[in-house]
Amino acid sequence: MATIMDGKALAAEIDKTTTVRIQRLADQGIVPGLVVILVGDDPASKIYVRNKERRAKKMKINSIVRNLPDTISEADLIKIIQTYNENPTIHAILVQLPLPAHINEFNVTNAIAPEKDADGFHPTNIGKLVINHTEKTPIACTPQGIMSIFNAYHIDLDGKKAVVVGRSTIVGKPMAALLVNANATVTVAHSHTHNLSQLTREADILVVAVGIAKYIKEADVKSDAVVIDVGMDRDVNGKLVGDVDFAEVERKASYITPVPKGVGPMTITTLISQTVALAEWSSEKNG
Ligand SMILES: NC(=O)C1=CN([C@@H]2O[C@H](COP(=O)(O)OP(=O)(O)OC[C@H]3O[C@@H](n4cnc5c(N)ncnc54)[C@H](OP(=O)(O)O)[C@@H]3O)[C@@H](O)[C@H]2O)C=CC1
Ligand SMILES: Nc1nc(=O)c2c([nH]1)NC[C@@H]1CN(c3ccc(C(=O)N[C@@H](CCC(=O)O)C(=O)O)cc3)C=[N+]21
Repeated sequence: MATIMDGKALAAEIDKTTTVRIQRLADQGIVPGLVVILVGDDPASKIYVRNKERRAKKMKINSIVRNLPDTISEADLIKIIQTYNENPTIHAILVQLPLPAHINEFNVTNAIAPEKDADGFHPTNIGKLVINHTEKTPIACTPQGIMSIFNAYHIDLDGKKAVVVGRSTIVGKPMAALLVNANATVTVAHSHTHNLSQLTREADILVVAVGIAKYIKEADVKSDAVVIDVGMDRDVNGKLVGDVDFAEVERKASYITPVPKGVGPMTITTLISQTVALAEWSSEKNG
């Protein structure tokens, strides 16, 4: 049976360190400010917003949620982002994805000041990640949180075969870049991939972010693989489950993340620690 990697416990550990950093900023009169912009009502975004509000309050971050109707125009959304770019009490801006179809995601992420980019989705920050020049650079929170899981459980990535299923800007692509930077040999699969199962069965490290409940089965996984489940899906009974069939795959993997209490809490911890980092970098720059 696989070791279950406890994202919730690890998140609580990291939050302790972040709390010390928040106190240090408070001593200088700085409260890290995060604004979360939610357009419409995507269900996975709602879970995320609810949980991060709870954690931000507990950790004494100034967190603001801006709910906007899904009829808002791209130009108006960008104007709102610009007001936060100019607001010195806000250190981090996050626009929940996906956005309604009439709004172009690139134009929106491009409008966020790179030094206030909570998610690390601005093209400048993604470019730095790909170039592996990541000092003082925000990085996508979910993949970065997964790297913290690998680190905490001493998972060796060097020279390992990693397969990332999914190529989104928020998970798959930055995950692949981080794994390449960590010297893994990386394959990225998506909906056009042929013989997916054959590919995933070769993976020492398997990261799944497709958004289909229990999509990856025991037969799709190599014995003793390390399996990371990013999915936030609902099963037929409406229960929160991942993209991996946990009950099956747990029997074959060496390590596995559960859903809930795996990757999800680590995304939030990473967001909060990155918000604090953005506030720290800004205070260093402003002396
Ligand atoms: N735990 C957390 O912190 C987070 C969880 N999530 C969850 O993770 C999941 C994925 O999210 P996200 O990356 O945003 O999703 P997207 O819908 O943006 O991307 C899904 C990816 O999966 C690929 N895909 C779809 N069907 C298949 C298939 N049958 N075989 C292989 N690949 C397939 C798509 O391919 P193509 O590109 O060809 O369309 C796409 O690249 C969701 O459940 C989401 O809620 C997301 C972010 C954070
Ligand atoms: N710009 C942007 N950045 C994101 O990072 C982003 C996004 N948009 N849009 C939506 C997805 C989804 N996402 C989640 C993060 C944590 C949980 C989470 O806290 N999960 C708990 C759920 C616990 C529960 O409440 O049941 C867990 O897995 O234990 C869920 C979902 C981030 N996303």
